[in-house]
Amino acid sequence: QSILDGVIKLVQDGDTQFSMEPRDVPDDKMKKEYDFIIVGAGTAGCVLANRLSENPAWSVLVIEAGRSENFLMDMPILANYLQFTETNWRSYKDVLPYFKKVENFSVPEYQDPRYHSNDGYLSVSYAPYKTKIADAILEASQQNGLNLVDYNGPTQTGVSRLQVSMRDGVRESASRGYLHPISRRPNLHMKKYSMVQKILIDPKTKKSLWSGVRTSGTNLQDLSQKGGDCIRWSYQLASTSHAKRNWPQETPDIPRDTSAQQLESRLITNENLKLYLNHHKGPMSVPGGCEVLVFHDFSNPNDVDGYPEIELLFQGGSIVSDPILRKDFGITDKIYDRVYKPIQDAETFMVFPMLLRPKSKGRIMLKDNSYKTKPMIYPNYFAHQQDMDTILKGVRLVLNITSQPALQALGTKLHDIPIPQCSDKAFGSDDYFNCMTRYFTFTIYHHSGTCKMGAPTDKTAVVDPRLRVYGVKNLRVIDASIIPEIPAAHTNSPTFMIAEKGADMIKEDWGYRN
Ligand SMILES: Cc1cc2nc3c(=O)[nH]c(=O)nc-3n(C[C@H](O)[C@H](O)[C@H](O)COP(=O)(O)OP(=O)(O)OC[C@H]3O[C@@H](n4cnc5c(N)ncnc54)[C@H](O)[C@@H]3O)c2cc1C
Repeated sequence: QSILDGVIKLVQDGDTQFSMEPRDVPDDKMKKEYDFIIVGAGTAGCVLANRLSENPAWSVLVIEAGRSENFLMDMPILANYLQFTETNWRSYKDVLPYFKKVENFSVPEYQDPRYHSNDGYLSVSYAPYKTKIADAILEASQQNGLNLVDYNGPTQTGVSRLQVSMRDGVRESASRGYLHPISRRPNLHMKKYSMVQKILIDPKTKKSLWSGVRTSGTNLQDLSQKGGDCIRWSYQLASTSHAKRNWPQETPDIPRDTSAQQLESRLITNENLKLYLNHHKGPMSVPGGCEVLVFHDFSNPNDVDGYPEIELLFQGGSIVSDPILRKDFGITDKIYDRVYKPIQDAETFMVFPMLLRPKSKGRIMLKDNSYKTKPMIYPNYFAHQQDMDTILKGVRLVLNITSQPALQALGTKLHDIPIPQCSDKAFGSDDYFNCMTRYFTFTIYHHSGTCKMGAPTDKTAVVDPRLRVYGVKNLRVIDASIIPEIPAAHTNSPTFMIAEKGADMIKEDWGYRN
């Protein structure tokens, strides 16, 4: 099959997906009042829309600033590209049941019902492809003393392939997982391309139900809530880290190059595109090219139940394999030509050491009270020396892993042209890596903690443990912003959990029993 066949199939798939998405409610069908208004159909909003509309007696409106998903978002390899589109913008036993409630887990070797379930809306699986370099990295990590683990199971520290939210080689977003199956529920209304400008609060009663939500859509002015909770999304910020997951061998009927030196560092090729478009398989089903991760606790390296400080994210291919990655990392042509061009014909892979429990905290501030003004974001990376020390240990761990026989057998060597800003330091020294860290750091968007959950005595807390905004009635924040301390993990999965638990809290508080 040709690329053209694949493109036609992709468009057809996209059309099918589009038809499964909840339609916008026509203006004349809009109600004057809703029991629940959900602002934002992101990860948390989709879960809440599904769970609250389970009660047919409740009316639910979702207002989303963005547009519909499109078929290009299905392709796992393009995950990094979405940020350049408009799209981007220890309470363990209580939360474990909600993590399980989210997932339909199909990683064959870790089917442990204590930690995983198959009943949830969100498919979690391996990507249907892995490169040879992934095998070598897994082996080298174990040669370096790390255990192979299910990092979403009993033990987080160790090495693993990535577990990803994906079904049959197609990305599964919150909307795909939670909204498509219930898109015809009559009590669930959706409005896209509508931006909530303000939540109006009665100054006397402090209730958000007095006037409700005002949006940029002309027909939504002064929409009111009857007596339900209003759930608000808010901007989030805190620190860095990222997550992705695991994969099995490709299905045997798909042809692939078996040459030992072919490391498939060029993921986006015509052949791979054909394979993905026609079969949803091959290297382009690898999410963002990320294949293997390591979670490591430097303080207790031998503790199987360690609390990791660093994550290493191994990516097949590198800055030279894909022109978008240069843009991703803000690398200028001048630096590219000097540092990376010399290896553009080599087989390469890349590793990100990621700080999981940063001591440095950023802040976000509003410039004014217009919803149109972008907020001021101060990341404040590496304000705390300990964060820099941890990254340096992470770099050393990468070098130890790459010096193991499994990777040495492939001739692995560190690319040793220094970046110009740090060329006065001895290449490979602590000074060099510290310097490079300051110049070559980026976020992977795990912002959280701006509407922190906390006790009434905590002056920095915005919501109480039932996610109600302090000082305001009928207003909850249920999303990644309520996370009080960034977890030693990626944030999407905890956000699903928060939304599932938040939905149950609302149901309990409003006397609904399923
Ligand atoms: C590029 C990128 C890659 C990422 N990759 C990963 C990953 O691989 N793994 C992982 O675990 N996490 C990842 N994350 C983080 C993860 O996406 C977030 O933690 C998660 O989406 C947070 O969910 P949320 O519901 O709090 O917010 P969001 O999912 O951001 O949802 C907020 C929604 O509200 C809408 N909205 C905002 N303001 C308004 C308004 N005024 N009116 C109406 N609608 C509004 C937005 O359009 C959006 O749809 C990534 C994030 C980014 C940006």
